[in-house]
Amino acid sequence: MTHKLQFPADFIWGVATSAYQIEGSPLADGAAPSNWHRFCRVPGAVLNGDTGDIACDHYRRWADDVKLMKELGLKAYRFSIAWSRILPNGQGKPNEKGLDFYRNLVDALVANDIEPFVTLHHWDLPIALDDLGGWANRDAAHWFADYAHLMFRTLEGRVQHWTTLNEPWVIMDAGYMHGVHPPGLRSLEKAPVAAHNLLRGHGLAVQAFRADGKGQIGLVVNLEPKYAASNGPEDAAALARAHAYMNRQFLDPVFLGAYPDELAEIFGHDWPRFPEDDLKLIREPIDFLGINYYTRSVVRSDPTAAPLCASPVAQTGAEHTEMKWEVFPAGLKSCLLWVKRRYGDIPLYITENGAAFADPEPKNGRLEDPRRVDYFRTHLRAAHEALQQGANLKGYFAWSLVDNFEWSCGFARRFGLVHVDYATQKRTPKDSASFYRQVIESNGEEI
Ligand SMILES: OC[C@@H]1[C@@H](O)[C@H](O)[C@@H](O)c2nc(CNc3ccccc3)cn21
Repeated sequence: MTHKLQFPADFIWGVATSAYQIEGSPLADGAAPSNWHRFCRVPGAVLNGDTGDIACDHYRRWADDVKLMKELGLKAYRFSIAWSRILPNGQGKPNEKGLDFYRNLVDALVANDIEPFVTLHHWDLPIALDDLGGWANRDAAHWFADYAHLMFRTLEGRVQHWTTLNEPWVIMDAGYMHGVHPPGLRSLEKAPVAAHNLLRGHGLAVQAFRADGKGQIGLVVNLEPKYAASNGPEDAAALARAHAYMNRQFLDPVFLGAYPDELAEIFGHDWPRFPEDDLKLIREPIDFLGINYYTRSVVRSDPTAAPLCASPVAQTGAEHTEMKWEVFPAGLKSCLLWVKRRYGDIPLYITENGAAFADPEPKNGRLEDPRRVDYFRTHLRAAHEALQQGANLKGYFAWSLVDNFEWSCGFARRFGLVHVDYATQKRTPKDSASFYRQVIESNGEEI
């Protein structure tokens, strides 16, 4: 049964991808290796030893992929720029062929009335910078701001929506706390320093944009609402720590100018003292916030799970995706309304929302993915409820345009609206792509 939902007339409907996950050709035309190019080659780092060497071959097939986006009726396309194509050494002399790739992509999008939403950094750091300590090096903030400034000038007037970082929490948690992303560290000392430098880089890039950019700039964070496993005080305290660590760690400094108190408790003597001027820089005002939402988590107190001392409680009776993430649309609505209550009426975009399911192979040019259709339907309804309750929601980007390289899961998890046969690179729109096209054509009425 469809509902007649009214979204704002200027609501932006798009899809999202990221450079390392779809482009392939990581060393083409003067590009240098990224941290992910190297990390994929660490035995055991990525399922089945998959790499982004080919991925969806988008670096070569970009024109056809823009045609595909047009056929899907997309109004916007969120993608990221591979820093190591632009500045092979991370800083210094730009690589003109790298710049040309993104100039051509953006021009094709604009020519097809598809609004480009550009993410400057979606985890793929040039290895030259990784070798200098990556985000744990205080200079990383300046390397990033210089790269951002170069992109603002290069794409000036063609791109109106920029975001600095994709999910700094994942860079910090996966790369510096748990070692499952590059640089593969497990360091209570370096993790908060990396997080802080990511935020400093964000702030410096926003300052550079204010001086020399046109359009709007924001930040993209992943939010995962936390629910206590019981009404007991220990689980309430665990919830507060988990919520502060994942959801407030980056938004509190950006919007409130201070880190959550819980972080000093979590990191203990490893929690650094940050210069006040840093917090002032981080608080440089932004024009919008991107929220990536996939699931929620239910947490309990767990003294054995240092330093957070909070552990997830499996929701065995609920539906889950192939990522083992609970399908929980109500969490999207609560995220949107929580941001408004805590941080004010900042314009919001859902910059990622989607699901990996065990899709069948395409048959006669079709691929039935009813669970993904239902995931989008229930989450779009939740987004609409948040709108009705006052969320300042401006747009929605489905993750993802195409099946792609799912980081440490390699190609074993498929999130695409469009199926990719990696042996032939044939693209096949799934039923969810047809569903989404109808959503866009009706501006949300057909959900
Ligand atoms: O996992 C699906 C996508 C991924 O392909 C995107 O590159 C990335 O932006 C992304 N972020 C999340 C949600 N955040 C997250 C939370 C815990 C671990 C890893 C990601 C999901 N996804």
